[in-house]
Amino acid sequence: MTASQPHTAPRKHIRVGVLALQGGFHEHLSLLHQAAQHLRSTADFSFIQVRTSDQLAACDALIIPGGESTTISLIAAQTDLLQNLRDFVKVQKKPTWGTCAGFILLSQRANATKKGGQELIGGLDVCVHRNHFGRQIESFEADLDLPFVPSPEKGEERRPFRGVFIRAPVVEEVLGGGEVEVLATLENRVDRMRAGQSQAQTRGGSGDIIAARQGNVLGMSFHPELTQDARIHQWWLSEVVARR
Ligand SMILES: NC(=O)CC[C@H](N)C(=O)O
Repeated sequence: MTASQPHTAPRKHIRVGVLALQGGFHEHLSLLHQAAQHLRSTADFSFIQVRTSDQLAACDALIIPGGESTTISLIAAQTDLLQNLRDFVKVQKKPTWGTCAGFILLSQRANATKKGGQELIGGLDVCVHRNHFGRQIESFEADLDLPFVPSPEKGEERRPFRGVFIRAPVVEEVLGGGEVEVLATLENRVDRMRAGQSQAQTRGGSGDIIAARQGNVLGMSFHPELTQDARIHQWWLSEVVARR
């Protein structure tokens, strides 16, 4: 290159996989496409469903959706996929985000598992309670004020994020040497904050950890994929771009 030629950094191509063994993978893919529209100036993205180790190996980052963590790990353990997922997260340290069941799978330990325990991927030094709020009937939605949701465009009001909690886990214990970053607790509930309600009146203790991160690994108790709101996907994708 001569001095007169302008130097432009090569454009980044980022392939993001969504683990598609069970659960809300279609919903995640649709929000990823929506989020990528806002990030067109930063990188080119492609999104794929991941069912095999070869597909996983082609990814720069991965989402593990909500669904049923026991089923997802049982299917992954039928092949070398489970081992390769552990390698992807903990050895290659590629960005991986788990929602609900995905959060459970990314935890180092889980309580209240089915009889005989359950295989996990790990990566987040936390112990989660698998069904903290109780059964399906005790599922709930709450408006959350999440610090990582991108700030609104100029002139727009900051909107809360609708948290959908379905048989949701929470972090019961943070393990290890302090590398886990707590990103949100139920303190971040807008309705409770507005109404000044006591814990007894709203579900869950306000200290319950519902979002945590450790380096490349991110977990959330609720389901952003079950909303039409792509703001968290947009934030996570921009973090993935920044890490490459
Ligand atoms: N909605 C969900 O992803 C529920 C997760 C469920 N508690 C499990 O163990 O997998």
